[in-house]
Amino acid sequence: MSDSTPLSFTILGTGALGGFYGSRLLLGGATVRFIAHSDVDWIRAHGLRVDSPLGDHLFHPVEVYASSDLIPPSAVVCIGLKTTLNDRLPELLAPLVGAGTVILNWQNGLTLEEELAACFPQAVVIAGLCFLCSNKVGPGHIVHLDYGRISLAARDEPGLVWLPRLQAAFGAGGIETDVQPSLPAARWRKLAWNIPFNGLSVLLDRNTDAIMADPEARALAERLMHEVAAGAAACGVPFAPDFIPQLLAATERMAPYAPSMRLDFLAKRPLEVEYLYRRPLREAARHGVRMPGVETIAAQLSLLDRANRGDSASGAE
Ligand SMILES: NC(=O)C1=CN([C@@H]2O[C@H](COP(=O)(O)OP(=O)(O)OC[C@H]3O[C@@H](n4cnc5c(N)ncnc54)[C@H](OP(=O)(O)O)[C@@H]3O)[C@@H](O)[C@H]2O)C=CC1
Ligand SMILES: CC(C)(CO)C(=O)C(=O)O
Repeated sequence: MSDSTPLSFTILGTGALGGFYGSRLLLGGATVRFIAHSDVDWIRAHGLRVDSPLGDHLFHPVEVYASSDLIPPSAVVCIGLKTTLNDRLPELLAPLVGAGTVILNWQNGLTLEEELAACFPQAVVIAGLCFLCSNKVGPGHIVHLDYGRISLAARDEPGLVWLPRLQAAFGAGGIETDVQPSLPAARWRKLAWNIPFNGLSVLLDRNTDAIMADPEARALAERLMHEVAAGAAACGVPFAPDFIPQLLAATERMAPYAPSMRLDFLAKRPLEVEYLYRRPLREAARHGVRMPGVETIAAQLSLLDRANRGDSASGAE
């Protein structure tokens, strides 16, 4: 395939993130094949609706599938599933991934790309860290609220070669991208936001603006950020000295936002505790550093998650 041929994408998980970026890739002229779950028939019948400050669009018809089988091969397979489903990724991705297929992982968390590369050594695994505020509000209906930049980070040389083409495809759809030289550094920096704000939005039952407005809650978020900084430093990717003040200032400027973990909790869906908390805790511990506050909120989130989904062993009435 020549470098100027439009890329083809399969999007596994047509939710807040997958539906939004898929819609932008379509607008940019790429071929996009969506894999959806409970709303696959709805999307076939009524289309995919994406409301955004960039413009509201209804895509109908769209190429949408109920499973990974029988989909024509795409050059790039994007993962837009929650990490709570990652034990199913080997099975879900296997029909989509051949020699040289690019797997672009959009999920939040740590160790994702290493696990994908171990499972699919024939593929080119690239991280796409999404700075996005988007929600799925109903079947086939995505509401994009703010932001959207994707930070691309390759694991290896073959990944680096793909970055310009990915940047061109997203750029054609109006999505800003940048290239991060270190995948672990980029992942830890993103966690410095997700660990405090995803967890506290559930534990304190409030959105980001309300966390920032309360001095005690804000101080707690900042303390957690410093623990994440210690974890990152132990793993060999220290933050710049002004990173945490800048992150706090950016959060202050952000529109009021319910992080996806809060939406999952309110909808009684499983929480992404494993990849957002347990994997970073494990990686930091491997390098001799504990993050005690992060450990505590991870344990609280696990308990709340189990109780929320009706596990009687959690002790909740
Ligand atoms: N939303 C955001 O703004 C951001 C999200 N992220 C990260 O992106 C990832 C995805 O989050 P988000 O898009 O918010 O989550 P959503 O829950 O909105 O989307 C996940 C989608 O996957 C679908 N799905 C579930 N099971 C399957 C399956 N077996 N096959 C195909 N599709 C399936 C779900 O369908 P159904 O609803 O029918 O189950 C849903 O549409 C997470 O790791 C999150 O942390 C990162 C940055 C920003
Ligand atoms: C809210 C935001 C923009 C913070 O980085 C985000 O990307 C997320 O929810 O993961």
